[in-house]
Amino acid sequence: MASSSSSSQSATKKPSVIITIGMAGSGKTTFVQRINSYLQSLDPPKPPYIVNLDPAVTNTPFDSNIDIRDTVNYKEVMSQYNLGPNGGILTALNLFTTKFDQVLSLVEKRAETLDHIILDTPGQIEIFTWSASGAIITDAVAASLPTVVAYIIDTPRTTAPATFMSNMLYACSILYKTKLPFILVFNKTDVQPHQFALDWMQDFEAFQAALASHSASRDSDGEPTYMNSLMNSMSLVLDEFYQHLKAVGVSSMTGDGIKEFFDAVEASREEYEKEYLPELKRVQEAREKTLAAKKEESMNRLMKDLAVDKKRNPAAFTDRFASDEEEGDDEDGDMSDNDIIDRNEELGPGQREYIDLTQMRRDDTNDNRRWPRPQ
Ligand SMILES: Nc1nc2c(ncn2[C@@H]2O[C@H](COP(=O)(O)OP(=O)(O)OP(=O)(O)O)[C@@H](O)[C@H]2O)c(=O)[nH]1
Repeated sequence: MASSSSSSQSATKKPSVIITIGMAGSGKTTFVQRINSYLQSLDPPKPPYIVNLDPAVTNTPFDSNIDIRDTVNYKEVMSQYNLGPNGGILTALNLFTTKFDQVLSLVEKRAETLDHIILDTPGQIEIFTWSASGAIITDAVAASLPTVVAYIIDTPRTTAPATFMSNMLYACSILYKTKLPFILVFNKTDVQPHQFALDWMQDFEAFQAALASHSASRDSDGEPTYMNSLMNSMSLVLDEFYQHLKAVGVSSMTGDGIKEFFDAVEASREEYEKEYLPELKRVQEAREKTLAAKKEESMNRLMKDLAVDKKRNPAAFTDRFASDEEEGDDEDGDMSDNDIIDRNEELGPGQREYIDLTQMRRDDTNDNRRWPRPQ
């Protein structure tokens, strides 16, 4: 009992990471600003650490601690790589991801003084959710800190059953991709209360009734349309998915529901520790075992090849070892420990290229960075 409470105490020291994801215009940026001001207004204030991952955003109503725009200029990427806006944003995110270890170490340095870290993702949702860099960033933060996905939904634009279903299917795909605790955030409740969505999620018959009352639900013969039947079946499938979700209604405009959102974050943190972390450890251990087995297999194959080589051409083989010994290598012919170097360790901490905005403001004139060009 005592050990479990002490372990949960040490776990609570770690800040929670909130990854905000949502369709363009759903209100992600306004939501981040709202949760930021809520945390700042607490007594004592608990300012979050904000990481902006949207290279194309022009203005953010909050000060980010780390901003992708300080590291990479997506317009420059567009012209250098001859890309359109979406390609430019995606490539900018890919380039930034190559330095994400530095972001993590900056975050980890501050971790003990923080309660929340917020990641604001690009406006085009698929750039984050369906890219390798989005997965790398998500996995990297989730491996070291309790992480939750906040999926922002534009409630007034989700009142039609078909739109609601599409949005839920998208949320479902992200949940199964990230496997992280997931909060559905029904935003803009000042315009449209989210009760209808909760009703549909709790009772699929209510959703099917809404679907049936929708004008385009029957064809000219009075039969349910193909889409209607499909959505009816999907609502049964999604019923299982809803069990794994928390849903809150908020208004990023008025601040309504923000406290409930943080209650859901707290509950998700427990879920992360109980369910996600053990699974993550299991996957990591399995991966390490596979790697070790592969390494051993390669080593065995190499030793076999060497043995065959020695048999075929003993003179060359002996000479090679003899000259190695003359040069003073290990008696058994092993490579010296210093043959392979870790370049990162060669860099002193002060030589790191990354700029932490908490210590330094953005400098637009700094264009010394050189990104690799395609061949
Ligand atoms: N009424 C109301 N409007 C909101 C709310 N949240 C956001 N908005 C408005 O919705 C619009 C889009 O908000 P943003 O925060 O820019 O949305 P976003 O998802 O970051 O947009 P992208 O950067 O394009 O992805 C803006 O006009 C906001 O003022 C809300 O809770 N209530």
